[in-house]
Formats: sequence, C-alpha cells, structure tokens
Amino acid sequence: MKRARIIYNPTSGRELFKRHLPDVLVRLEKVGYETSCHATEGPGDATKAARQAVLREFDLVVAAGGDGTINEVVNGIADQLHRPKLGVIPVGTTNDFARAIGVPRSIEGACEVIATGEPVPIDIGCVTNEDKTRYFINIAGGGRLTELTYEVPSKLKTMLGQLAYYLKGIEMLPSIKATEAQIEYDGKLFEGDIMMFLVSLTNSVGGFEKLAPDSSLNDGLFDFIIVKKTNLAEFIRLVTLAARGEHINDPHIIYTKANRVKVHSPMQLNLDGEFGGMLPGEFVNLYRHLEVIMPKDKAEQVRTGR
Ligand SMILES: Nc1ncnc2c1ncn2[C@@H]1O[C@H](COP(=O)(O)OP(=O)(O)OP(=O)(O)O)[C@@H](O)[C@H]1O
Repeated sequence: MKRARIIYNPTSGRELFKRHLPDVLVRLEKVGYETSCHATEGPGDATKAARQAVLREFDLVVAAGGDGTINEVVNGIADQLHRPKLGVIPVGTTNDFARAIGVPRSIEGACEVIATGEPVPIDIGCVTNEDKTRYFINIAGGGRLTELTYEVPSKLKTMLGQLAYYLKGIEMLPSIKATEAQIEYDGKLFEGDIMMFLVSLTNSVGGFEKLAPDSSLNDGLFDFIIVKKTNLAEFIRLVTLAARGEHINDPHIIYTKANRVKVHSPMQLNLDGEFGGMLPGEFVNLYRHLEVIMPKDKAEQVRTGR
C-alpha cells in the first residue's frame, strides 16, 4: 500500500485546515494511500517532518499551508536520494506555488487533485549562501523591496489575506532605497544600482501572475529579473505595467533566462517569501528535480510545453 504523510501548518492563512483534515484523510485512503499527519509547531518543523517522511520512505508528502510551509517541506526532501512525490493543499495567504501548478484554492479541490492528478518532475532552485545550501520552489530575490514579505505581521495576514502585503508595500514605498549590486548570470555581468532582483521558477509571484510571463516549470532555467534603480513615480508605473505583464520591455528592467545566477554584493536574501540569510551567494536551477502532483490538464500542458 502507498503511504502518504500530510504535513500541515495549523496557523497558515485563515487557520481552517484542521477542520477539514478528516475529509482529506478519507479521500486519500479511498485512492489507496495509508495516510498519517503531522501538525507543525513552529519555524523549521515542516523541514524536520519532511526529512522524517523521507527516512520512513513515504511515497507522498502533502504540504498543507502557505508558500512558507511548502518551502520548508521541500527543504526536507530536496537533498535526499529517495524523494517522495509532493502534493500541495494551499491554505496560506498568497499560495503562489499552488497557483503556478494549477492547484485550486479550496481544500476539497486541492485534495481532489492529489487523489486524481498526475506527478510531473519540475525544476526547483538551490542557493548556497552563508555556507549553507537551501532550496526554493517559487522565487528568490534580494533588494529592499523583497523584504516587505517578512514585515507583515502574522495576525494582519490572518485578517486581511493578501491585502496585507499590498498595504505594507504602499506604506514602505517612499522609504525603498536602491541597492548596489554586482550580479553574474550565465556568463554575463550586471553592475549597478537595483531596486530588486528576482530569480523565479514560476510565473506567479506575490499575486502578480504575469511577472515572469515566459517562465516554464521544467526547462532547467530561472526567469531572471533585475529592476534597476527608479524614482517613486517610475516605480509605481512599473508596478501597474507588471500587473499586465507589460513591464518586461521597460528600460528599467532586465528580463532573461539563466541556469546560474551569482550575486557578489551583500544584501538580504528572500526565499519563497521568507528571510533566507545574507548574500553573496549562488543560485542554481535543478532540472526536473521534484515530482509534484498537478491536475491532469496542467500536467499535460507542462509536459508538452503548451
Ligand atoms: N505552529 C506554528 N506556529 C507558528 N508558526 C508556525 C507554526 N508552524 C509553522 N510555522 C511557521 O509559519 C510560517 C509561515 O507559514 P505558511 O507559509 O504556511 O502560512 P502563511 O504565512 O499564512 O502563508 P504565506 O506563506 O502564503 O504568506 C512557516 O514558514 C513556519 O515556519
């Protein structure tokens, strides 16, 4: 019998998952999984629980939480030889990763995907900084602007959802300063002042679904974006363009693909929305490294690249 381990964050998003847990267990048992679960107790716990699931040779690990929880689960699996398949139940605030792989917001819908969907190997990101190696599934970035994700208080997120990020963004905008950066990407070198850089695996970032419009989940390449120094008015204009995916031709933007990105300058690193230590560091795209369960039509689309 196949075995599934559900790792859920009881504090994610609007804190609803626990009530639905019995239904999720029943649904997975019905499609042949012997299922057990683990409620996370604090930062880092989902990584430990995922590592335990690897050691105990589970076939499937389901991450139920926000992007932070999924990131932690992936960090418990990614450097192992035996890697269970990953299922996702998005109950966080932004859920960028779930959106990128076509998993619906409802717990019932996401559970149905795990029960009836297909595993597809997708790329994940690996970053080495501060003598540590960490993994990400959605996005990494640096520059003052990316820091707003961890300045949003958890209570506010529970109450307001994604709106909390936008409110914080508006509050922070006037104080955002450019950062001096030296960045190598696939043999090219950028030197100059930046608002932020992003190393993206999916097209869905911070609720902006067209931020990296050409991204592919399984081409072995990051979508790499540099937002050069702008003034406030230019920056606000860029944000409105980004909502429609029209920012990529703007002269303040570098938008390209890269397999490796090396940041030489000191700045804070944001990994999937959480603080990831200080740069310098190097990002590498790990080609089709993790099997993730997605809806059948999405799986077909990812496989065929259409
Ligand atoms: N029992 C717990 N109490 C407090 N924090 C926890 C607990 N379990 C896990 N965490 C931490 O909460 C962090 C954020 O959780 P998660 O990403 O699941 O939800 P979120 O913050 O609502 O969503 P998003 O990341 O989409 O904003 C995790 O990275 C984890 O470190």
